[in-house]
Amino acid sequence: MKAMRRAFPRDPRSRRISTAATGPFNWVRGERVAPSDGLGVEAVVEPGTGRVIAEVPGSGARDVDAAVREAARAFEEWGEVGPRERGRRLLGVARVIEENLEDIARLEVRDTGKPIWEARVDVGSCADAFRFFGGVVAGFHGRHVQLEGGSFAVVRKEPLGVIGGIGAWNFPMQTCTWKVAPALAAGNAFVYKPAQWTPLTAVTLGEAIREAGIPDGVYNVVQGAGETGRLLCEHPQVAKLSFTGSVPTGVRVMTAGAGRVVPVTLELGGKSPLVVFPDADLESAVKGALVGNFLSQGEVCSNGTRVFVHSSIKKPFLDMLLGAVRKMKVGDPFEEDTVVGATITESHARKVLSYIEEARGERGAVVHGGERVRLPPPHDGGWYLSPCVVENARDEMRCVREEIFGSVLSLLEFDDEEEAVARANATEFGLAGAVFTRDIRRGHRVAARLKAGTVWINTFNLYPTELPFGGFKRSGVGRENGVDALHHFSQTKTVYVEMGEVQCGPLWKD
Ligand SMILES: NC(=O)c1ccc[n+]([C@@H]2O[C@H](COP(=O)([O-])OP(=O)(O)OC[C@H]3O[C@@H](n4cnc5c(N)ncnc54)[C@H](O)[C@@H]3O)[C@@H](O)[C@H]2O)c1
Repeated sequence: MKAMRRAFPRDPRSRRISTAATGPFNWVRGERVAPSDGLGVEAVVEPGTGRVIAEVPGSGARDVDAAVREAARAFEEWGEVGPRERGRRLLGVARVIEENLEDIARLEVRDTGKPIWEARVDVGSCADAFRFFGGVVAGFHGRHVQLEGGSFAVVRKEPLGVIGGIGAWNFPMQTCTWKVAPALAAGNAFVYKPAQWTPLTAVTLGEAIREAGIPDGVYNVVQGAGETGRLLCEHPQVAKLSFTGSVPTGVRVMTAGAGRVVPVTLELGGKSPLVVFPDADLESAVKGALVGNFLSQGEVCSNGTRVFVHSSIKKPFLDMLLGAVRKMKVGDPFEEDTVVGATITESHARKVLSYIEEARGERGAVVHGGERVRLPPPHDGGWYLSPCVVENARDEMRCVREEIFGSVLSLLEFDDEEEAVARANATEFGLAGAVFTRDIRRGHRVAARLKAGTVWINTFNLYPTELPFGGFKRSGVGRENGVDALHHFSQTKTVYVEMGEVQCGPLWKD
């Protein structure tokens, strides 16, 4: 085995990493670098205040090429490290993240506007991902297959090479980690492009990866918007694309992958159903609806924004729901008792409000909340929206059909199970869903019939790293998390070992 460039751990006493919101913001060969042929500059606005906190130059063709080449070089070095040692270093990344959790969480709040308590959970889940994949990778094997006449085959799992990853802005570090941890565990190198609105924590992750003794160049970051993403997708040395974002962009990424015949994983949007039967524990169901709609200002792909409630329990359900929603504090994301933070940008807030305005105009749809909440300076430039409940929603309304990606819960009534399942499935999406019932048979029956990649029974929006996550239908292709993710970041090689004579029939005559 080649000598590693850095011993593990580098210095166990000092593992503080830089969480400054200062550039340079690209990360190549284990250090912060500025792009050389920039594609303009993205102003990064802190959602909580509306102020510009960083100016990040976009990466052009030369920068993307340099990062991919560096990853290709480091891939050879990383490939010399066995799975157990790779796992040990990933466990080191988990520890560095945990040692710096509060600082990273505060950086994530500045980038996203989400409340600090949620950011702590998100960053903790990043450590979980490195710990899970670091722990399981040594047990991730190919297989031996016995054949006729003593011959046999070895089915090997091999890394793909350089992975190109592209992320969304709602869970910036978690989205990055869910791709990078399994990819590195499986022996690949990585070039990641964060969303242009939330560039900060992907670079911080580079610091943690370096600190844990993973060779420089195995993980790289190029900043930029769509054009940088396109360049990464089309780079001839990128062996797989892993994308999180909207359906239209996912189609573009898949098209780029198809052009070069490379595998693609897509984590896309959703419009998930949450079905509450009359025998459900009412309080649990209401809590599920809160968790399934109002975390991260509603900017969550798997949210259960279509809440189907049996008509016999609609009134008590709605009363309890509104009681809880009215108590949710909209405020400074850094205050410990804030429940609802700032929407990511003004333009996104206006889009969310436009759906609510349209719902207000519809006959019978009574809307609670859904207004801009103005906070005093320095938060007066932030776009804070009160959580919204559309009470008498109908399936044909735009707020029920389309992904809003904001805190808008649509309440729909149903009368029987057959109807609920049919209406829950009447969507182009299939990311997630939930059923609330005390009847174990009904719970499993409905879970089996919902066309979605994840179905929760009596809970919502939980994603332990050990469980695969991803979508049916237009919500995506492939899976993140679980051992499944290691398969998606590996390719299979079959080695056939002949133990007898070569069988060639009439081709050979003695
Ligand atoms: N399924 C999941 O796990 C999951 C998680 C989070 C968000 N999402 C989805 O993401 C969407 C919101 O995120 P968004 O607004 O950032 O999505 P988006 O599609 O606008 O952007 C996503 C990323 O793609 C990049 N991009 C844009 N054009 C590109 C191109 N031509 N080639 C390559 N990359 C390109 C962007 O710069 C960004 O980094 C929602 O639909 C949400 O449901 C899904």
